Amino acid sequence: MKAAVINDPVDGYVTVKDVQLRDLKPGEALVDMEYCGLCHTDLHCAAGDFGKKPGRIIGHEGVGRVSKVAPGVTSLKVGDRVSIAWFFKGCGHCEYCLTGRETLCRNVLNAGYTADGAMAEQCIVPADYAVKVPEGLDPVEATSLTCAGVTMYKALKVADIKPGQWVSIVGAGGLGNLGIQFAHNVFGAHVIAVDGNPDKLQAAKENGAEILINRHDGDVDQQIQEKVGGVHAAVVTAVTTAAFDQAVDSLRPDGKLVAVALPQGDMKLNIAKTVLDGIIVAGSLVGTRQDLAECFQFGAEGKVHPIVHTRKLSEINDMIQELKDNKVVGRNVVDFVHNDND
Ligand SMILES: NC(=O)c1ccc[n+]([C@@H]2O[C@H](COP(=O)([O-])OP(=O)(O)OC[C@H]3O[C@@H](n4cnc5c(N)ncnc54)[C@H](O)[C@@H]3O)[C@@H](O)[C@H]2O)c1
Ligand SMILES: [Zn+2]
Ligand SMILES: [Zn+2]
Repeated sequence: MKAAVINDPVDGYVTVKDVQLRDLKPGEALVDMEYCGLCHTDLHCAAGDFGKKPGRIIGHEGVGRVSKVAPGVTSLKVGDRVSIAWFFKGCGHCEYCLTGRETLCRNVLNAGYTADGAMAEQCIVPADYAVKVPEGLDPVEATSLTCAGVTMYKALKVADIKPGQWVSIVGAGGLGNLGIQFAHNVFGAHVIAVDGNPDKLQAAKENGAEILINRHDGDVDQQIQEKVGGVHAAVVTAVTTAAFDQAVDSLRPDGKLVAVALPQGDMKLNIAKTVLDGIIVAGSLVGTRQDLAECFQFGAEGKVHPIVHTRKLSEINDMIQELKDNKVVGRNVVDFVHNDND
């Protein structure tokens, strides 16, 4: 089968090559991929930002149908449509796995990083961890919900955002556009979108953002303080430390900063402001299987609609470059159904 594997030596890009799949082990299922989105985290993996993994198959926004299950598997059957997410497998018995925080498991496997991922014609998955995709949900849209969507849905839960409150979504890219939709359509919040690309801000407006701020037009935090008196929560998806520093200053007292993006480096945090204004800073990592199931349900109900563009596997390095250059409005998704992936 064809797969996109991280280059050796690691250089930020991938090679599409033939990969031989091993046999299924107990508890596993084989998925024939239909679609897989390219997330910015795949770029971090291909660049070795979290550790170098040459030869690893990237991809964790995969959707496909089960074509085979190992004997004894009861959670999936042949024909089921399932997702392959960043949270690929937990140990199932640690403190985090047992208390609804399974993405923090210390023995976690992550698709496209510590396990072979979904940017391939086929993928072997741990059956109990591959969340089913409802049949009423468009499979192309389901890819974006598998990482971008569930990550923002969970981040807004962590932000504890209430109806009528103001939330800023800093970075209106693949994650951001879905964050805006979830904040507005599901959480009932007022949304400020911050980005530097006018096309992304236009899409943010169509997705429900009431205030648009182009980061090139002056001081972002000052504008937010002037317009709404600071936000109740800022969810940062922009892959730059500067965006985090600004987001802290855009909060109102008792505001929360939810860190989602993974730029290399540190965030500036004024200790006196943090104390005097009761600021809360939290990191948020994708979502649990239950979060993803909830997220798919909102998609199936039409409450959120990812912006998706289908592409060929052979264009994967162009897709990486476009994402690096902040040119992608929404998500690029590889179509394994209709394209000849040579
Ligand atoms: N925490 C998690 O669970 C999780 C899950 C998925 C992705 N991520 C990370 O989130 C980040 C974003 O992923 P994505 O797929 O949405 O990427 P993306 O490239 O589609 O979106 C990032 C957006 O930020 C914008 N941007 C850049 N600099 C900015 C600035 N200073 N202020 C405002 N906007 C700015 C870009 O124009 C772009 O639209 C990546 O670091 C990715 O690895 C984290
Ligand atoms: Zn992702
Ligand atoms: Zn565990």
